[in-house]
Amino acid sequence: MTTQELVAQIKAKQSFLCIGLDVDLDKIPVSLLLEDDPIFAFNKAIIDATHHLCVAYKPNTAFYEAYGLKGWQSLQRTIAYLNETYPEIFTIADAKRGDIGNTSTMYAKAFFEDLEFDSVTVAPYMGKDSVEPFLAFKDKHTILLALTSNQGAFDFQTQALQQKAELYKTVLETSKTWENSEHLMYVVGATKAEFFKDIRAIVPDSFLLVPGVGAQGGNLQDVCKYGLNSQVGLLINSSRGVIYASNEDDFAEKAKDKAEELQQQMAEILQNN
Ligand SMILES: O=c1ccn([C@@H]2O[C@H](COP(=O)(O)O)[C@@H](O)[C@H]2O)c(=O)[nH]1
Repeated sequence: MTTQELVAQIKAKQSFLCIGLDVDLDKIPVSLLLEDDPIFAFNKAIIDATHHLCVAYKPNTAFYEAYGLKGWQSLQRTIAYLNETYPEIFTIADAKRGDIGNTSTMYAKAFFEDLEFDSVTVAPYMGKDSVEPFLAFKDKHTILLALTSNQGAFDFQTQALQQKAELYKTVLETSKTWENSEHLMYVVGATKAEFFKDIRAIVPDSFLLVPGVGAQGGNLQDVCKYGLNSQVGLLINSSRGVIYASNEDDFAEKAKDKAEELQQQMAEILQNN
């Protein structure tokens, strides 16, 4: 999917909501555990109930890998269902990959060619040659971890490198010089709202994937204050806050209500900007 198509979808739906599909079998309704593939059954019900309110879905691969082969099959079925049924939706494999070049190429093939995700999250720690194999897929998007939402982000990411800029700023600046960098997006945590002004000064036009609203305490309005750009430029993710709104048989209906709440706040923000 092109960035223009993503922006068109955001404008049409008046939403920049991304719903995280982080399925934990201990948290889904017990009735679903009788299904052949409970993870897929859960995802399908959530997707069918919320697809008109969001523009992206983000399965975190850890929640599938934890269940071995069956979990990976559930991930395959989920992305295939999304691509077949709702091809307008932007898909993000939250896998946080990145390795030496030939290994990164294999990761890129796994998520872009085999699973056919639109994008994948990548850790920048191993540098340019670990990210470029993802960027070589020109019809896909690589979402670089810039400033993450967790407390540990302060251990390294906000530290200055040899008296220069903080590490996350160096990641942003340096990545802009890489070939095909127009296909880069960045992860910035909603819990780091006070950093958005500085981040937008470095990457004014890039899309930012923003996790941390809801369960982690990030605030939508605070993020939007400096995070929005002329193309909206934000994908706000909520996983637990939407998909576990209820653990009863009404889970999909309740997830829809939560997604609608967020979508309406986003529509209001877009109308006022
Ligand atoms: O900085 C980051 C990067 C990724 N994540 C992921 O996003 C979701 C957040 O889930 P919630 O339930 O809405 O808190 C999850 O998959 C994280 O691994 C992040 O939170 N922060």
